[in-house]
Amino acid sequence: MRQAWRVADVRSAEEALMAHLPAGTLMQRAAAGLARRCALMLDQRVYGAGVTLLVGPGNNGGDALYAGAMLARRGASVTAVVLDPERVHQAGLKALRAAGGRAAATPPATVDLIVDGIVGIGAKGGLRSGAATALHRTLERRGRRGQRPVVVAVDVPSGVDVDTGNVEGVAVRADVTVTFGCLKPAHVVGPAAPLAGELELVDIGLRPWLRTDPAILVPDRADIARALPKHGPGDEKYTRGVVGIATGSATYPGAAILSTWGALAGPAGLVRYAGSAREAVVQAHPSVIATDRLADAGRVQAWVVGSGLGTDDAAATAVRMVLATSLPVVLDADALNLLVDGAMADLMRGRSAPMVLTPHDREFARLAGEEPGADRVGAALRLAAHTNAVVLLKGDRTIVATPNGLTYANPTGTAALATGGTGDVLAGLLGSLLAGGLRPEVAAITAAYLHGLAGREAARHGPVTAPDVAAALRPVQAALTG
Ligand SMILES: NC(=O)C1=CN([C@@H]2O[C@H](COP(=O)(O)OP(=O)(O)OC[C@H]3O[C@@H](n4cnc5c(N)ncnc54)[C@H](O)[C@@H]3O)[C@@H](O)[C@H]2O)[C@@H](O)CC1
Ligand SMILES: Nc1ncnc2c1ncn2[C@@H]1O[C@H](COP(=O)(O)OP(=O)(O)O)[C@@H](O)[C@H]1O
Ligand SMILES: [K+]
Repeated sequence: MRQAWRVADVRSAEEALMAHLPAGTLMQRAAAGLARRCALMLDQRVYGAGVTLLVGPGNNGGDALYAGAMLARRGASVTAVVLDPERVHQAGLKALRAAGGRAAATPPATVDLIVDGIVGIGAKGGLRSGAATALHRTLERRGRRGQRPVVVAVDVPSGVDVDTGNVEGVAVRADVTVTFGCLKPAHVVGPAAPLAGELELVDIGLRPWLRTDPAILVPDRADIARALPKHGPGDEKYTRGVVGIATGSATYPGAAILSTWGALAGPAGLVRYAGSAREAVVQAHPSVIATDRLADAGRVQAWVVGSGLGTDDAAATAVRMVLATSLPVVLDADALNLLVDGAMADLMRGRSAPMVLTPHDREFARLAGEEPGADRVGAALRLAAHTNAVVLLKGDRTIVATPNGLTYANPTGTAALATGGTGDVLAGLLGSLLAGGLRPEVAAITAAYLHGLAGREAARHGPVTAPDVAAALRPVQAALTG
C-alpha cells in the first residue's frame, strides 16, 4: 500500500529529521535523486544535453539548482531561468555557476530537458503570471534532435494544490515527478494526479519521522490480490456468499444485466436478481436465480440496489426493503437519488450493517447539497461521516472514504470508463465482494481497482462499452492472482 501525507505532516517530519542532520543534507539527498532521474530521462547522454531549470524562490528551486549543478558537472549545458532573482536559493545558484551552469532571463534555443523547480509544497494556487510565461516559453523550445523537451517536476508539478490535488489555473504537466520522503495527496487524487506523470519517490530518510497517519492510502496489485477471497476444496456456493441484485426495471433492463454481470465476475458463489427486468437478466445470464419481487428473492449476504430502478413508488419500496435488512448494502444511482428523502436517509443512518454509497459528482451534489468541489477527499469524508456509510466517489481517481476517517485513492482509473453503464458493472462487482465477506472499504477500493484494470484491458481493443468492461473483469483478476 502506498501512502500520501499532507504538507503540514511533511513539514513536521522534515523539521524533526533536519534537527539531527547537518544543514543542507536533505536538499543534497533530494538533488542527488533528482539528478539521477534526469540523467535517466536523457538516456544517460548527459554530456552536451540542453537542460533548463525553471527556478522559483523557495527550496524547490534550490533542489533544481543543486541537481542542475550535478548535471553540469557531467557536461550538460545547464541554464537556470530564475523567476525571482532577489529570493532565489543563493547557495544553489552559486553551486550551479561553480559547476559551469549559468542563469538567464529566458530559456536558451535548445532544451532537451526541463526541470520544474518553480514551486513545491509551499505552493499557493495556480502558477503566477511570470512563472506561467516562463513555462510556456520553455515548452515551445525543442531539443537536439528537434524533439519536444522532457519535463521533470521537482516534488510536485508546480501550480497544483498539494493537499487536495485541485488545479486552478496554469500548472505543469510532467513526464516524471521526482518526489522526496513520501507521496503527497496531489500525486494520487484530483486533476493534479495525472499531471505528475510517472512518480519516483526518493528516500531522504523521512519515513521514520512521519508520525501521523497518512492522509490517503493507494493500493497496488499485491494489496488487491491479497484482499480477494481465496476459494478452496471445502467451498460451495453458499460458503462463498450470495449477492442479491435489485437494479434495473422493465424500462431499463440493461442496468440489471450489467450489474448482475459485474456481480458474476466477483467472488460470490451465487447471484440472485429481484425486479421487473427478471426475464432479460435470465436470458443474458442463465446462472442467475431471478424473481420479480424482492420479498421472494431468498437469502443473500449482501444487496446491490439502485441503477436503472427509477424513482417511483416501487423503486422506493425496494430501497426501503433493502435498508430494512441487517445485511451489507451497495446504494447506487437511483437509490442515491431516493436517499434525498428525509425518512429514507434516517433509515439509512440508523443502520449498523455496512453500507457503500457510490455517487458520481451529480449524485454526490444531490446527496450532500453541494458538489464535491476542490477538496474531493474532504468532501467524501464529510459525506461518509454524515451518512455513516463508506463513500465511493467516482472519478478519474475514484476515492473511497470511511465514516471513521480512512481514505483510499484508486490508481487504475481510465477515461475509457467514462461511458454509459460502467457504473452498474462496478456496483455489481462491489456487491459480490461484500457478499464474499470483505470489509466495506476494502470491497469498495478492490472493486474500483479491478474495474479500472478492466477498463484499461477493454480499451486495448478499441472504444469501450460497459459489456466490454464486465467481460474483462475475469481475465484481469486471473492475471492479478496469477
Ligand atoms: N524542507 C526540507 O527539508 C526539504 C525541502 N525540499 C524542497 O523544498 C520544497 C519546499 O520549499 P519551500 O518551503 O521553500 O517552498 P516552495 O519552494 O514550494 O515555494 C516557495 C515560494 O514559492 C512562491 N509561490 C507559491 N505559490 C506560487 C505560485 N502558485 N506560483 C509562483 N510562485 C509561487 C512563494 O513565494 C513561496 O514562498 C519542497 O517541495 C522540496 O522541493 C527538499 O529539498 C527536501 C528537503
Ligand atoms: N473522466 C473519467 N476518467 C476516468 N474514469 C471515469 C471518468 N468518468 C467516469 N469514470 C468512471 O466511469 C464509471 C462511470 O460510472 P457512472 O457515472 O455511474 O456511469 P453509469 O451510470 O453510466 O454506469 C465510474 O467508475 C467512474 O469512476
Ligand atoms: K515543482
